Amino acid sequence: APDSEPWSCSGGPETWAESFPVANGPRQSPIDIVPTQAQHDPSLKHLKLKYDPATAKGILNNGHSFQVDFTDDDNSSTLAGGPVTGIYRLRQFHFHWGSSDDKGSEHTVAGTKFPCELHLVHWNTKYPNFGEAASKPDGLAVVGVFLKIGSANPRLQKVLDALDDIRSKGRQTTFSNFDPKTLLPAALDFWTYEGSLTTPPLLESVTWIVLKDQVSVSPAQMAKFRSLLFTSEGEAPSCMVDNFRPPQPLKGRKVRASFK
Ligand SMILES: CN(C)c1nnc([C@H](N)S(N)(=O)=O)s1
Ligand SMILES: [Zn+2]
Repeated sequence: APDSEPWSCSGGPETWAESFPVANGPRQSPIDIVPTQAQHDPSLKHLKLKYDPATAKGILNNGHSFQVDFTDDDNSSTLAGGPVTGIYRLRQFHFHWGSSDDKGSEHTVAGTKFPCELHLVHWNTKYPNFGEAASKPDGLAVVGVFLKIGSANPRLQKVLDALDDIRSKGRQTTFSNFDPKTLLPAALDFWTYEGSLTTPPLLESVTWIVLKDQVSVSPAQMAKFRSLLFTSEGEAPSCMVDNFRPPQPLKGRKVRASFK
């Protein structure tokens, strides 16, 4: 993304190291996933996702993406199994996308960029709350799903229809009775590695679980994502696009695959 992109007051990804030195740390995300270099790990368990639609709370334009927030005061919506130990609670999901269909995802697969990437953010219930968990090396688990251009995805429509009400930064509205499992592909095969948040504060507390299979999004649906604004009402409007961090150095990390 061009540095001029007003991702936030601190500018684009190239400027983040000034305020967040961890930007150059040993386990930064995203990364380029090279399938031929990922090691199949038969000890990896199946991903266990249990989401209660009643935990969906609201949808917010946070100025660098939009997020759907969930109530996380009990274990109604959780992730377990896969590469993690214990139970992680769903906190929110959000997306990253490009100004054109040839870019937008944060993770790439052997250099291939996808037009959009979904992130479902969970926190480890061995810690008292999200904020505490976010500062621990095993505190967070984020499931990443690639979207590829194809037929319109009906599962996305409820989310996209809500965007009209949150066009500008800071806008939010209620968003209830939604099961994020409907956004996932049929097969939950995944790659996993130890990484970080991809936006400041870039905390190195994320176990990444990136699904191999993609879900579809149509060009018209992508246009809906791109109709959001980085800017608040009353400011000169700037389209919310290219809100992805590029791949970061692997620095010796191993990427494991749950599948052969
Ligand atoms: C505080 N939370 C939930 C998050 N902070 N940064 C997030 C990034 N958008 S990502 N891509 O999930 O690391 S998510
Ligand atoms: Zn994200």
